[in-house]
Amino acid sequence: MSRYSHDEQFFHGKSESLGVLLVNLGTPDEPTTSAVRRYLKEFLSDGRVIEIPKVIWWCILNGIILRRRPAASAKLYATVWSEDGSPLLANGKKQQQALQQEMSVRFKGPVHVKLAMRYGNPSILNGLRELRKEGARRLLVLPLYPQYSATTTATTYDAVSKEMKRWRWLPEIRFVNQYHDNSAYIDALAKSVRAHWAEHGRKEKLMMSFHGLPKRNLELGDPYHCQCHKTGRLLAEKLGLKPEQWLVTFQSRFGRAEWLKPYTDKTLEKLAQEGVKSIDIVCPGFPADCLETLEEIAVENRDVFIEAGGKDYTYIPALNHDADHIQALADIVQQHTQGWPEVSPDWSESAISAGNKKSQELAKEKGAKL
Ligand SMILES: C=CC1=C(C)c2cc3[nH]c(cc4nc(cc5[nH]c(cc1n2)c(C)c5CCC(=O)O)C(CCC(=O)O)=C4C)c(C)c3C=C
Ligand SMILES: [Fe+2]
Ligand SMILES: [Fe+2]
Repeated sequence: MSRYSHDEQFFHGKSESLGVLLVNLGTPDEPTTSAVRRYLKEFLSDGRVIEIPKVIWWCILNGIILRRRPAASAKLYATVWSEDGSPLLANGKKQQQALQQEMSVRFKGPVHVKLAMRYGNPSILNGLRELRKEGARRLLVLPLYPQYSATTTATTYDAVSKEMKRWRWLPEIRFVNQYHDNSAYIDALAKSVRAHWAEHGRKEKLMMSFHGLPKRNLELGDPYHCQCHKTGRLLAEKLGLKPEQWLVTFQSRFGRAEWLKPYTDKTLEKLAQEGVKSIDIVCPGFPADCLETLEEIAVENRDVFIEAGGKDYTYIPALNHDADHIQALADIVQQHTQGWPEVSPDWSESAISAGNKKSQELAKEKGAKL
């Protein structure tokens, strides 16, 4: 005999809701050698990230990388660590809260937004189980990578599917694949660059630096490189830049193989040597500031440029929880949840702008930076 009445059996006592799972890469729990080792071990054991034969990689990872890198990386993490913890996580939490508020205004039905990390905490497993508890019968997974790569987006799918294998009653599920040319996202980027110029003045060049990838991944068909270039071109067009005023480069190399070129650090060195004195640098592939932007770009690469003869170098922060960024993410959620009846948004233009206005008023009332 069933423990539940029929209604409870269907809905476990909850009304149906829309679940939105934001997923970013992950970060150590603390800026210590042991926490960084734990994080790197999980991250770098992922076959989507390192595509060399398992046995060979196991020896390199455990014999070399996990002996040396955790201590060096922990020192770097310590330089960017905030009161709220790792910047990637702290910024992610603010994005999640702001998007929750925005979605509650835009959608008719109940909606729950959670943040998860592909590696480390808060885990995808917990995020999915919390959403299930909230009655999310429809689920949208939004990996926070504007440009698709198997190393980031596809492994998010893998992790969600792995957890779903253990569920009896699957929700309806959709994944956002990429949003590299989404107009609201490009607009938000352009607005943040213009705001930066208005405050700090404009430099000779705008460098758009994206996280790198092994060149082999491009040759094997990963669209990441092309999507980075398209984001760059659209941003440059929106800003009205001439070809000589902007460029796309790739940062954060890992290992000895050739990665996507031109490399950010080598290009900065070359530009300075060629007589470029001032540069703005923005990282449109990073929706949230993290170690790779706050340390590598804002600190390390500044030294590279200045030591090579450059004079003026400014990093333009990631969009983080800027109001326009949250609006762009909400637009993406709306586009990908079309046709889901219980949570169907009101699609009329006027309703959307009324929703935007209402959420801005709400934010003002709460004094939030929305
Ligand atoms: C923006 C998308 C990212 C892609 C693509 C990506 C590919 C990729 N990364 C590594 C190795 C490392 N990345 C590290 C940090 C890191 N990477 C991304 C994003 C992408 N990576 C972010 C947001 C971060 C920052 C995390 C944080 O805690 O702030 C690191 C760890 C840092 C360190 O020890 O130096 C490594 C290692 C590979 C090998 C790869 C593709 C093959
Ligand atoms: Fe990375
Ligand atoms: Fe390409």
